[in-house]
Amino acid sequence: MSSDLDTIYALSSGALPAGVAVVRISGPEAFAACQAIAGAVPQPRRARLMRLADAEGGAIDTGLVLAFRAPASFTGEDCVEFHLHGGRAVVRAMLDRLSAMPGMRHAEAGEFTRRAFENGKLDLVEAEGLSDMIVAETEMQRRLAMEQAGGALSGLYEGWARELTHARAMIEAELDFSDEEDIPGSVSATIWDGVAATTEAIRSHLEGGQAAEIIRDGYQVVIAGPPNAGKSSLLNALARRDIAIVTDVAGTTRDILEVQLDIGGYAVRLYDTAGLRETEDVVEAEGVRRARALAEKAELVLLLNDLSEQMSEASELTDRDCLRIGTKVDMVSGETGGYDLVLSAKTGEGLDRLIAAIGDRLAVRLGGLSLSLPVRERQRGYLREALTHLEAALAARTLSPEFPSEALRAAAQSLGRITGRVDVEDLLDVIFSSFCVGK
Ligand SMILES: Nc1nc2c(c(=O)[nH]1)N(C=O)[C@@H](CNc1ccc(C(=O)N[C@@H](CCC(=O)O)C(=O)O)cc1)CN2
Ligand SMILES: Nc1nc2c(ncn2[C@@H]2O[C@H](COP(=O)(O)OP(=O)(O)OP(=O)(O)O)[C@@H](O)[C@H]2O)c(=O)[nH]1
Ligand SMILES: [Mg+2]
Repeated sequence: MSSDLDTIYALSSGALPAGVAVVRISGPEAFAACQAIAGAVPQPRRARLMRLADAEGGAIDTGLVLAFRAPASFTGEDCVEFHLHGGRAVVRAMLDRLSAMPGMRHAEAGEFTRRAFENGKLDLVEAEGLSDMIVAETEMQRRLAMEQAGGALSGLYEGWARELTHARAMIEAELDFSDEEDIPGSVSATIWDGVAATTEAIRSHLEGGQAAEIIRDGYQVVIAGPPNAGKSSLLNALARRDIAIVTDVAGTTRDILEVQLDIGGYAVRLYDTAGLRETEDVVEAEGVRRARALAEKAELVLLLNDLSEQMSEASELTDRDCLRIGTKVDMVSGETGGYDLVLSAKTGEGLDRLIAAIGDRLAVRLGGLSLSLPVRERQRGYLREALTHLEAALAARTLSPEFPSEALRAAAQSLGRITGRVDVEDLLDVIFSSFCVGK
C-alpha cells in the first residue's frame, strides 16, 4: 500500500501537449530529487531557470524550478515544481526520471490535497471546494466552489459548532454551580434563545441545498412535445452543434440527448427527448416513457408545438414549470397566439428570447442568493444530523442538564465532522474564559 512517507509526484497541469507543463513533487525526498535533477535546490519560493538532467546527465529540458520548504507549501511538505515545456516526450522523460528514484512514486488521485488536509493546511470543506473549483465550468459554479475553497463555508460551520460548545459549557456550569448564588437564573434562558437561533440558522441554511445542487450540477431543462415538433432541431440550434439526428420522420429521437449550456453564468443541462405519442413500437414507447419521467423531474419543461400543423395543442404533460413554445414560425404568417414564445430553429428567430426567458427563471430561482450553501450531500447529511440533535436538545431543555448537554455535544460533533475537525474542545477552557466562575 501507499505510504505517507513516500515522496509523490505527478503532472499537475492539464492535457498535453501544452505551452508549459508543471510536474509537482511533494514529500521528504523532494529536495533530494531536485538536487539530483537540477544540480541544486533554488531558494524557496523563488523561481529559477535550470537545466534538468536525466540519470546519465543528458538534458531533459531547461525549465523553471520552484521549491517550497515544509511546512510553507500547499501540502505542508517539502515541494518542488518543474515547469517544463509541455511536450509529451518531455513530460514522459521527467516522470520516468522521477519514478526511477528511491522513495518516489506517482501520486494517487487527490493525494496532494489529501496531504494538505492531513497536515492541517485545509479542512474537508475547503478540499471539496478545491475539487469543485477544478471542474467548475460556469461563473456561478466557480463562485460556489470559491465559497467552499476559501473557507467561508467552513467558517460558518465552525462558528455554529463554537456557539453550541459554548452553550453546553454554560449549561454544564449551571449544573456544577447551581447551588451557588452568582449564576443568574436568566442565563439559561439567554443560552437557549441562542441555541434556538442557531437551530433556525442551520435549518434555513439547509433549505439552500437544492439551489446549491442546481448551481453545481446544472439547471435541468427538458424539451418535450409531439413528434416532429422540432425538438431536436432546437437542441442543435441552442448547442450550435449537430448533436441530434433531425429528419422529417415522426419518431426520430428515442434516447435522451443532453447538452450543457452556460446561461448567465449558470450551468444549464438541456435535454432532447422522444416525441410524445401513443405507439405500438416498443423502442419508441420506451423513449416516450423516459421523456415523461425526465419531464417530471426537470426544473423547466419547454413544451414545443409545430405552428405549421393544424394539430391540437400539446396535452398537459406535467405540473412542472413550463414554457409553451410554438415552433417553425418561419413557416406561418399571422396568428401565433396561445404561446409563451414562438421561434424557428431554422432561421434562429426567437432563440435569444428563449435564452432570456430561461435566464429570467434562473434569476428568480437562484439570483440574489448568498453562495454560502451546503453544496454536497455529505455536508447536508451532517447538517440534518446536527438539526436532529438540536431539536432533541431544545425538547430536553427543562430536564436535568445532562440531557440537553449531551444533545448539544452531539450536534457540535456533527458540525465538526463537516469540516473534518471534530472539536476535541476543552470544556473547562470555555467555561473559564467566558464565565467568570472564580470571581
Ligand atoms: N505553481 C502552482 N500554482 C498553483 C498551485 C500550485 O501548487 N503550484 N496551487 C495548488 O493548489 C494553487 C495555489 N495554492 C497554494 C496554496 C498554498 C501555497 C503555500 O505555499 N502555502 C504556504 C505559504 C503561504 C503564504 O506564504 O502565504 C503555507 O500554507 O504555509 C502555495 C500554493 C493554485 N496555483
Ligand atoms: N421550416 C422549419 N422546419 C423545421 C424547423 N425545426 C424543425 N424543422 C423540421 O421539422 C422536422 C422535424 O424536426 P425534428 O427536430 O427532428 O423534430 P423532433 O421534434 O425532434 O421530432 P422527433 O424526434 O421525431 O420527436 C425536420 O424535417 C426539420 O427540418 C423550423 O424551425 N423551421
Ligand atoms: Mg427529435
